Amino acid sequence: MQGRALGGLGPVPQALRCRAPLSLRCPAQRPHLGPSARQAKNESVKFPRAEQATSTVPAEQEQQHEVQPAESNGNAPSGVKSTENISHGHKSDLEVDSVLAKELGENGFRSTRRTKIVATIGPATCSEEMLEILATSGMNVARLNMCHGTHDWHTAVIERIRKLNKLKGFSVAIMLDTEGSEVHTSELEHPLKAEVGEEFVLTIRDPKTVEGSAIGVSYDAFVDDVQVGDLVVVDGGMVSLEVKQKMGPDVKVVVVDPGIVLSRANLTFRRNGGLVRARNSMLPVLSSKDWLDIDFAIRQKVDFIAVSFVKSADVIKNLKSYLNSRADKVIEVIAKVESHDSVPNIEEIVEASDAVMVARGDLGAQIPLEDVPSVQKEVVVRCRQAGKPVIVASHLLQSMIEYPTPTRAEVADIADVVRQRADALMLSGESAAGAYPEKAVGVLRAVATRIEEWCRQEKHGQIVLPQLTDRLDGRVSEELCASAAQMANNLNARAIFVYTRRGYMANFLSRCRPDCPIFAFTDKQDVRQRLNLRWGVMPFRLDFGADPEENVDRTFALLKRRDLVQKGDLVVVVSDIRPPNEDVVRSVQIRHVP
Ligand SMILES: Nc1ncnc2c1ncn2[C@@H]1O[C@H](COP(=O)(O)OP(=O)(O)OP(=O)(O)O)[C@@H](O)[C@H]1O
Ligand SMILES: CC(=O)C(=O)O
Ligand SMILES: [K+]
Ligand SMILES: [Mg+2]
Repeated sequence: MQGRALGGLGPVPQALRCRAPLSLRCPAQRPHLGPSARQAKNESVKFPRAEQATSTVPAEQEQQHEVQPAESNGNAPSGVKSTENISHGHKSDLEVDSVLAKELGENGFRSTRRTKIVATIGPATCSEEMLEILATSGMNVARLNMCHGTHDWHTAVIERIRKLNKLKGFSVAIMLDTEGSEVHTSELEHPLKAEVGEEFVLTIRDPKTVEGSAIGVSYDAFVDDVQVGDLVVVDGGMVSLEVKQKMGPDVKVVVVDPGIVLSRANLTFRRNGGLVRARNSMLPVLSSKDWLDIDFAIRQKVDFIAVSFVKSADVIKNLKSYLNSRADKVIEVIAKVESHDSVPNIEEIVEASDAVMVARGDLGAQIPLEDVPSVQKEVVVRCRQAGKPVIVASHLLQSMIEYPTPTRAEVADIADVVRQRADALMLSGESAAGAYPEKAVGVLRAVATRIEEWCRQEKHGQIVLPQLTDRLDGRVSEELCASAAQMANNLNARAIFVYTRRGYMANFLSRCRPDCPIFAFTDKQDVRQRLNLRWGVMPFRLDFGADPEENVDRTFALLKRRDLVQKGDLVVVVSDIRPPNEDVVRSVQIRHVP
């Protein structure tokens, strides 16, 4: 790299991606973002005795509906023991996330946060200490971006998260995000300051062998794709360069919008105001490097793989069938909507995926910025209708990469996502490389909790949920969950309890976005981690006994001992656990905690 290095910024001056006019910031007033001290009112309705609606479905149907071949092979650890939970002296079979237990204790049931938090782990947060701080602040899912770091680096982070889960009682899930075949700059030793009028050479050769200020480009055909007069847009607009001259493997450019070029910065090409979609748009969604990373994800038994730059459903189907044949546990596939080509195919992408992420960073570089909010809204609504978790990502708290307090516009943006009732909010640079990762998670938590409360009061964010399937067993589950959620709302229940082995019923309940939290009891730690991405679901691990009634009574006793429920609390109980050698019995009951 022969470009002019920026002095004094250190190797990862991520903060410089933020283009907020630094001198205009007013750091003085911080909005009230502390946890709501308000305790939820215990307004449980008196309901004389357990009333029960049951439905019996033959076991084969149940299997057909919920079968997940990959899961049956194991990696269903009996669950890691959380010292927090067994330290009460009763080495119990119930495991509660210690963060959730704390949030429940502080805020009460009703005011517990429903919107989940995904945090990208990077240099600022990869230590054991910082990971614990993030988990304690409310991180539900840790994201590892394969654009950066080696497999050894990611392995070390995964081990630290597993250790935390095991020793401290968290259930932080792990998401691996593929690099994708994006065009990006080479690794730079130092960030480059690009001033207006300055000339650089973009090259597909080793930049060290090129005279002048040269930056490597990852994609060989880029020299064919661009024409003189095109704009090369760095990281969605952090810097813009105009193509002056093509010289074999090199392209001479001049800076038209100044800024900082970071290592492995994303590049897009524009001509006459539009995106250049030449050979670069033919790049495969999953490169050979991505497949190696996917094999790594399988070995590491991560919970989610997020696929970057998805264009259509094909790549998702292909990856899912690969995972089904290779992985010995369920790994859910998250489609990232960030490519120009994904926009017309959103319906089929949602249908094929287990979950979706609106990756606004790259999306905003590929489609006009003013179109991003409507695409976000469309993806969120479609996912909610389809019962698939949806994550809204990027720039939620971009200014907090540098500053300890968010802009008011950022708070309004988070509020908008929460009002749309997306499942999760995601931090990127703010947690990976920012100066205030813990504070950023705290802002997400505080804004989400407050806006959710407002949504419940004002009945915001309600949408019509279409029928998901024509199959009887699926319909039964859907109807049961919809009725349970409705009953819980009408009766002002304190919580919905759901007993679920594979998480399907918890997912159906989450889709209904009920007013009260959904306590999901599952006997598998990996199901518990996957449920941690779902809106409103508080996942617990519980060893199931043969008798469903006994399971409920035991849960009440165990939760009462932890002060998580109180005598008299009204709870709607949903169950679809199949006793050994019997048909599955699905039921909804209205219960008072004895
Ligand atoms: N593992 C890591 N090692 C070093 N830096 C990292 C790592 N992960 C993230 N970062 C830093 O955080 C910044 C922003 O985070 P992130 O990786 O989420 O980028 P992004 O552009 O939002 O994602 P994507 O590359 O998927 O579009 C990166 O540009 C990088 O500087
Ligand atoms: C998260 C991500 O990939 C993006 O916003 O581009
Ligand atoms: K990525
Ligand atoms: Mg991206």
